Formats: sequence, structure tokens, C-alpha cells
Amino acid sequence: MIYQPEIKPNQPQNDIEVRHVATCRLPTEWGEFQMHGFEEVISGQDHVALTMGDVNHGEPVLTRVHSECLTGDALFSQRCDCGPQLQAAMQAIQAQGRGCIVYLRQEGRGIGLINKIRAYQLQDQGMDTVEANVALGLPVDARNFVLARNILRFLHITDITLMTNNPQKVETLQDAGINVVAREPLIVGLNRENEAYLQTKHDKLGHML
Ligand SMILES: Nc1nc2c(ncn2[C@@H]2O[C@H](COP(=O)(O)OP(=O)(O)OP(=O)(O)O)[C@@H](O)[C@H]2O)c(=O)[nH]1
Ligand SMILES: [Zn+2]
Repeated sequence: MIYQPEIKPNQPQNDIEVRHVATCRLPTEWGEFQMHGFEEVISGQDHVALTMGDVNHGEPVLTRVHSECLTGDALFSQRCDCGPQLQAAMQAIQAQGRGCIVYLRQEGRGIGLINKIRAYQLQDQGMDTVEANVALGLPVDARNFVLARNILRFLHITDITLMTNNPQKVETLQDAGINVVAREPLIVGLNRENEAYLQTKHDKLGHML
């Protein structure tokens, strides 16, 4: 049973305006990307996009819209699959020589790092990822993907192949005006610690795992 009410608000998401600030080289283990820095006009919250190759012409652009996960992306946490997903996406882009990572600073599905730690504390006591947010009186998913649309627009990327297991993300991006021509699954980083978490993402959040 998909957990509908908090997760799938039927109203369109707010249009959060971003401005591009600067672009630099980002050499990585998976080749050299261009890193584009953006700021939300009203809040000043920063976000980045990485691009490789010519993303303005030709075939749909292999794209990952990644939500910040400090614990998984930078601290090697095994509670989730975020770090391995980010690495697999960068590797896939390197293999094609072309693609884009939109890295949104929407930690903890938008509830922020400290609230995510609060949620993890409740999960240590037996709640699942959805129940913990609800118990804290927080939305299950507070992310805004129109932001990703605005960043992709700045980069003149209109047609994408999206690397994700989350059909809701595909739908929201489509609704925001991005042409998601295909979805590539990103099933990596499974371990004993995140088995139940991934099961909940499948059962309650509709992830295709
Ligand atoms: N609130 C909360 N956020 C979490 C938890 N585990 C991971 N996150 C955050 O979830 C976000 C990633 O969302 P996921 O549900 O893993 O995946 P997705 O982006 O919806 O879908 P994919 O494209 O398939 O990765 C990141 O911002 C993580 O910090 C958790 O237990 N509670
Ligand atoms: Zn994570």
C-alpha cells in the first residue's frame, strides 16, 4: 500500500527561482565535470549541478537529480543507498562521456540534517523512515523538484534520461516541464543495515526496487 497523503500532494510545487553564480572545473575519480553553483533568489540556499560533455545538443542527457545526504554521500553511512547511487551515477556519466548531476541541498528529503538525525533516533527505536517523520510532525517528503527544472533550464537541458528508482520523482519532473524520455534504475549499495529501509521505500514510497 503506497502511503499517499503526505507523499503525493496533488498541487503543483512552488516555483523556486535560482540564479547561477559561477562555474568551475571539478576533476573527480570519474573524470572531469563542470560544476555550476546556484543560489535560491529568496533564501540564498545553494545547490550545484555537475555536467560532463556537450549537454546542449543531441540525445537526451543522462541525468541524476540527487538529494543531499551528508551521512550517505560524505560519511559512508550504510543506513541508506545514497552514496553508492551518487557514485554509480557519476560512473555512468563518465562511461557515456556526457551527462548531468543536479545536486539539491534538500537534506533528509527536505527536513534538514538535524531533523533527519531526530528521525534516525526514532528509527533506532523501531520506527520506519515514514513513521519517524510522521511522529515528528514533519512531511514524509518535503523536497521541491521544480528547483531541478529551473537548474536544468539554465543549463539548456530539456530532454533527460533520469537515473532513479522513484517514479514520483519522474512524475514531478514531468509535471514541472522536463521531458523525461526514459528512466534508468539505480539499484546499488544494498547491505544488511539498509535492508529494512529499502523495503519500506518499496512498500510505502513506491520505489521500484
Ligand atoms: N527524513 C529522512 N530522510 C532520509 C532518510 N534516509 C535518507 N533520507 C534522505 O532521502 C533523500 C534521498 O531520497 P531517497 O528516498 O533515498 O531516494 P529518492 O531521491 O527519492 O529516489 P532515487 O532517485 O531512487 O534515489 C536524501 O535527502 C537523504 O538524506 C530517512 O530515514 N529519513
Ligand atoms: Zn542517504
